[in-house]
Amino acid sequence: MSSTEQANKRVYVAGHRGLVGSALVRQLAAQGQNVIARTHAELDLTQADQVEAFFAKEKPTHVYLAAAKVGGIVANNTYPAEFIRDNLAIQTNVIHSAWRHGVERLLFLGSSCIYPRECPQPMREEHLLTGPLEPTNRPYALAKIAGIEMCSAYNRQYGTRFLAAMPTNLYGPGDNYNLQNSHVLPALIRKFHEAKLRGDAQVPAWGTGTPLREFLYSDDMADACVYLMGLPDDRFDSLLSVYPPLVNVGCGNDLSIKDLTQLVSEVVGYTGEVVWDTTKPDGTPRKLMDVGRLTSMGWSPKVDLRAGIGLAYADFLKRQAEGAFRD
Ligand SMILES: NC(=O)C1=CN([C@@H]2O[C@H](COP(=O)(O)OP(=O)(O)OC[C@H]3O[C@@H](n4cnc5c(N)ncnc54)[C@H](OP(=O)(O)O)[C@@H]3O)[C@@H](O)[C@H]2O)C=CC1
Ligand SMILES: C[C@H]1O[C@H](OP(=O)(O)OP(=O)(O)OC[C@H]2O[C@@H](n3cnc4c(=O)[nH]c(N)nc43)[C@H](O)[C@@H]2O)[C@@H](O)[C@@H](O)C1=O
Repeated sequence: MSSTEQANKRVYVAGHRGLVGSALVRQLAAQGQNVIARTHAELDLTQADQVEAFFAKEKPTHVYLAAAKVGGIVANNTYPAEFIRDNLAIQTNVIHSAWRHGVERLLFLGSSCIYPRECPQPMREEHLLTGPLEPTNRPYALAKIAGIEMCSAYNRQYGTRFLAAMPTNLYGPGDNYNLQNSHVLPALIRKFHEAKLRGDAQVPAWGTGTPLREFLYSDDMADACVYLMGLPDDRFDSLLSVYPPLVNVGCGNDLSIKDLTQLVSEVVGYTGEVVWDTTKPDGTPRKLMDVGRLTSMGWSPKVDLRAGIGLAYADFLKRQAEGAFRD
């Protein structure tokens, strides 16, 4: 891209302080790209009038929609109304204002939980809307499905270029380590670390440990997003020309939660036993993504799981030393 094209680009990262948003900012900054950003306190994306005023003022040309109400299995199951309400509102407001203000390209982030609970594995983009969803995160998943449909509908009616990317389970620097609301990987890092310090013989983990999950490091996720948004017009448009206009983003392999506990305990250096709290839900038995649509275009992840957990643990230790995680 020429320096003039780069200078004319006005890139808005919605959710820039989150796990993916912060990785996007790192990635875009490394490319010399200026990023437009607002904190949640400065701009509440559930409020249509605020979003409209922001787009009118800043006139972004490219939008990464990484703001959402996000949480692990128990958070999704405990606050289903918030998960559907906030996500529908955020994505509706941002997508609509992006169209009204002539945004050239938008990337909407969904989730692998959009696919049916009993989906054939690995899950392909075409499997969308082919069966019932997992109940623990159905409200969140339905909001995400509505977001994909909204991108598709605006593309068809208004000729916009709005693409959806479906991340697998993510982890990395800046993750949420709150034990009630977080996803499994940050929860295990914190649990094993604190158990090691206390000398606990046992650590509780949720469910049976049998579900399988696929994990991707947040910087790889950001890399894939920037790769997709930077595709030449013909290749970007070829992704929009099929229904659904979405791309799975993952690493292409998974492991059981039980094996994940083994891996995280090794990285953290905890040698005690894991006990399974089967009063907590297992969720989807398996959700491995078919990432062929993306990898066939030339993209692949760089950080393997053991190395990524090491990087995430180093970030956890740094943030803890700075006084985070007092909850
Ligand atoms: N983490 C994961 O494992 C996965 C994430 N995804 C998707 O990827 C995207 C990014 O997720 P992730 O980075 O993990 O999420 P985070 O929770 O880390 O970040 C979300 C960001 O959105 C902001 N936000 C939430 N509500 C509002 C609002 N009403 N107005 C303005 N900003 C708001 C948050 O700000 P604040 O904290 O101040 O509220 C936060 O900065 C989301 O769409 C998510 O659904 C998909 C699959 C897996
Ligand atoms: C990304 C995805 O994340 C959510 O789905 P999920 O993959 O089921 O989420 P999770 O990371 O919280 O759990 C994965 C597995 O791990 C087990 N598990 C063990 N011990 C802990 C534990 O200590 N904490 C958590 N959270 N889980 C644990 C847990 O019981 C489950 O079997 C969606 O709601 C939705 O938000 C979404 O899209």
